[in-house]
Amino acid sequence: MTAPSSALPQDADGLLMLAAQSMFDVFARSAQGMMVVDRAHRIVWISEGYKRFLPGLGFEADSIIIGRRVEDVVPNTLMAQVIESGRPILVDLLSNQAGTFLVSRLPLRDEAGQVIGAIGLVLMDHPETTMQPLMAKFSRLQQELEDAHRQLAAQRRPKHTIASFIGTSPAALEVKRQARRVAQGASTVLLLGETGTGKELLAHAIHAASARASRPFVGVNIAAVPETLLEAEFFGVAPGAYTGADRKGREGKFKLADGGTLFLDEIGDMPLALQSKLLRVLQEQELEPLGSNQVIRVDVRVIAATSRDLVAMVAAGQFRADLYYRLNVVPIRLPTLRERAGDFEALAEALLDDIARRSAMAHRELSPEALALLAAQPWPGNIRELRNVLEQASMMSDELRLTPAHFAGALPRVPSIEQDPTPQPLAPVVTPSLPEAGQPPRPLPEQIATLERQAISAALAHTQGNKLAAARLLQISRAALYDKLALYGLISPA
Ligand SMILES: Nc1ncnc2c1ncn2[C@@H]1O[C@H](COP(=O)(O)OP(=O)(O)OP(=O)(O)O)[C@@H](O)[C@H]1O
Repeated sequence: MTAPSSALPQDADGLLMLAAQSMFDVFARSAQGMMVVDRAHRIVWISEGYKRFLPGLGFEADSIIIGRRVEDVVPNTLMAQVIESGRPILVDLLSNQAGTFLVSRLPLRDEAGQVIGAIGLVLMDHPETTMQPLMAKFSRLQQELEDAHRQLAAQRRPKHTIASFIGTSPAALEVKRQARRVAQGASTVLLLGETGTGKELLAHAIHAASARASRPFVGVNIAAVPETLLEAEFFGVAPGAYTGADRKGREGKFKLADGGTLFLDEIGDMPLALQSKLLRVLQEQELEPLGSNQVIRVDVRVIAATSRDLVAMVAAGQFRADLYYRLNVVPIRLPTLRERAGDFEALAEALLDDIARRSAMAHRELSPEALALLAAQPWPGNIRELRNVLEQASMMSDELRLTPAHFAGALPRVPSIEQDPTPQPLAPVVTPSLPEAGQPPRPLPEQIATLERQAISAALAHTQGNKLAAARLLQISRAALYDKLALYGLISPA
């Protein structure tokens, strides 16, 4: 016999109310936990089952959480999002100090359809045991995401700050004062100085001290990029402009540095034709990628650097005067190592420290005689050359205290120190270092490399760091000179 129809509500609304009520009861009983929050995110009710999660959330099991905002009780909850958007989150994983839970969140609406709160359900606790494959994937992805965040943060962290520019000599202090001042502004900066004097380090430091520090720092060594590729390197290539590998198009360095700083190293080596295009970008902050007729706006601060005499180049018609004036808004001249005698010991100490840290070798120190010998060198390659010599000597010996003898192979020409303890200033003459009496000759490739390095140092000293002129003197191509400078650690690789 069927139940008398008068026992059931006749109207659909009543039926729905009953369905909602019984569903609520079913969920409240079968879910691991359940809570209801109001429009203002305040907890209105929790099920008996939910109470066992309270200790894990940092509350006594019987503490009063009713009336508190859900985000103050359940870290990482998305109930607020459900209330604000009115959209349910049917299945989600919630992780906090109490563990990981499979949860569901549904908005609650009044008769007019207005959101008046939300229901949160803990469908499953410890899903790591019951849903092992899915959870393993979830935690792997979470781990990968955290690693990617960490790597990105490390990449964005400035490589050098103004404090990493070692030196307290008046010349070094003046450089740091100027760098701090220009970091506050937005104007183009021109760093002038011989090779290896720290121009790139200072460019990084200015960027790190500027309001753009969290945005990219992009560097281009103009002299190291073949002339034919420079335009694409700077301005990028529109998709379809070329066939082959570049078919998809490529972003230029200006675009990559958008919002940040673009460091143009060796600006004196920029071909004249490209100089006018660069000037336009600097003036308009607009550019056109190769093969495109669309103008792209960029917001880039340019720091340019050169070891060449730009004024003389302007006079010789090799550098555009208008570009020179545009770049020369704030010039900073970096002193040579010879002009910073007072900083020599601190620099050598800092470089030995850095070498030990990077190579995981024990920290070396210099004997007073070795320090005196090194301080008397001409150092045409400046601090980079000093670093290179210290690195070579550290690698060639296990001793922790480096004496003049340890530098015999690394310096241009070291007289027999034992017989003549007063170190003499050494001219960068091109003389292969001969073996000491009774010693077997060093292998030929090693001797050739020493000779080549000395010849390049001497040519650079002769041309005051002008690499193009040095390449001409040595009768090798500019690219070959750059390869050798990188090989011998006289210049940082592009
Ligand atoms: N004041 C300094 N304190 C500590 N290290 C320095 C300093 N100046 C330069 N160095 C180090 O010397 C090396 C050469 O510096 P950097 O590359 O900045 O020189 P550069 O002037 O840009 O050279 P180039 O003109 O050849 O590109 C780097 O290893 C850098 O960290």
